[in-house]
Amino acid sequence: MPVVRVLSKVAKQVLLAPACGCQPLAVAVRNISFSPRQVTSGTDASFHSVSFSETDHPKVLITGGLGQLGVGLAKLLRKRFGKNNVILSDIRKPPSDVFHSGPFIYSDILDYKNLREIVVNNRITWLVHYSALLSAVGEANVPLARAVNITGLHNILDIAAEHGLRLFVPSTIGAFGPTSPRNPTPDLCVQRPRTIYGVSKVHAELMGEYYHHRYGLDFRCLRYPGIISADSQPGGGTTDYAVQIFHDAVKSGKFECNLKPNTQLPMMYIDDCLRATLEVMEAPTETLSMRTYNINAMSFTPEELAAEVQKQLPDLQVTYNIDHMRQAIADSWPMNFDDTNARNDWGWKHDYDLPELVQTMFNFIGSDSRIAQAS
Ligand SMILES: NC(=O)c1ccc[n+]([C@@H]2O[C@H](COP(=O)([O-])OP(=O)(O)OC[C@H]3O[C@@H](n4cnc5c(N)ncnc54)[C@H](O)[C@@H]3O)[C@@H](O)[C@H]2O)c1
Ligand SMILES: C[C@@H](O)[C@H](N)C(=O)O
Repeated sequence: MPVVRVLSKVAKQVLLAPACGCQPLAVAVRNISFSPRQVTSGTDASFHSVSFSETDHPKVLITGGLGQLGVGLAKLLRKRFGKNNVILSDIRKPPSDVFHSGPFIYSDILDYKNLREIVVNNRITWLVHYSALLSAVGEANVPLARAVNITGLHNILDIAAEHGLRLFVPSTIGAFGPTSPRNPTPDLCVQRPRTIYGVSKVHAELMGEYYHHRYGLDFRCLRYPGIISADSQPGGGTTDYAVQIFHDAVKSGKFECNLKPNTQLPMMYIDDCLRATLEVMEAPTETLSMRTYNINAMSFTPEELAAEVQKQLPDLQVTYNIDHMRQAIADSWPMNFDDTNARNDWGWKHDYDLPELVQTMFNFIGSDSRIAQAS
């Protein structure tokens, strides 16, 4: 039978089959050995599925690893899987402590061949795709955000599918928009975001789920709230104020907030976020009734956060100087996140509410500033 007819027969079987029916396509097409980049219209790609023995001891690549979240995730995964089994990558030069703490490699996600070489040479089995331009910097440079967040994602999806990787791509509260229900926001509802960041993240969710159903890609996605961390800086988002307040409070006793005092957004301490990421990556496939989950911890407004911070630093002065672009974004995002499905399916549970978050941030930042003063 001619190759094209074999492929279209297999494609029909897959379209008619449920999600788990992707295996025949993977097996049939793998024998003809196409790669995703060789796909022409009317044909299909060669996608492998990951074997369980590989996922027992994953070899992990983290893209965009020098941002707010990547270094912390590498630390957590290295503790679990061994230092040399987790490779951090980015297009920026790593600080010396990061460079000396485990494998680091240059990788531009817009360079497909370079990505493929890294995956092949290092026998990567898990890919955590953190590279992105966040909401505020994305609006400031839409062409770059479109390239990194959409074209880059296409490279990642193809590499992951071609090499049978388990792929994690974070999404965000920013994947919702003004027409979504905001209080609370469920997993499945209208998603019409008004930022290039949000549009690119909805695209990532849909493409990942499509590759899962169509080709059997082991795609896993969590919609993170705004993440708060003490030892890494946010990369230009709408929720950045909730990190900055701690540093300014300790340094100067003054904080100028760029969102209105009553702007309520879902937030999470970084340790909860990174643990959730590891937990969903390790969750047995059969526990995942979906491939994209909301995860939640707390929701607060700037004035509620300021009041909690003032319990530790009563002299803190907070003023408001609204950034209208960020305010418009925040006003279109969820106020409360419904993460019932994550809790029911794979046992998600957050550890940090607002009081623990504030105490932990001060423990970190306080000890850092004491170290800085001593040296
Ligand atoms: N931090 C949050 O509050 C938050 C919330 C929701 C979702 N997320 C998602 O989590 C992921 C990580 O977030 P983050 O806060 O660490 O982001 P960040 O902005 O701090 O870091 C992103 C990294 O991507 C890198 N990058 C940019 N262009 C690249 C390219 N062409 N190739 C490779 N790397 C490139 C940057 O150098 C940077 O180090 C992102 O996908 C983000 O959308 C973050
Ligand atoms: C919420 C999240 O995606 C990011 N911190 C931003 O504000 O853009």
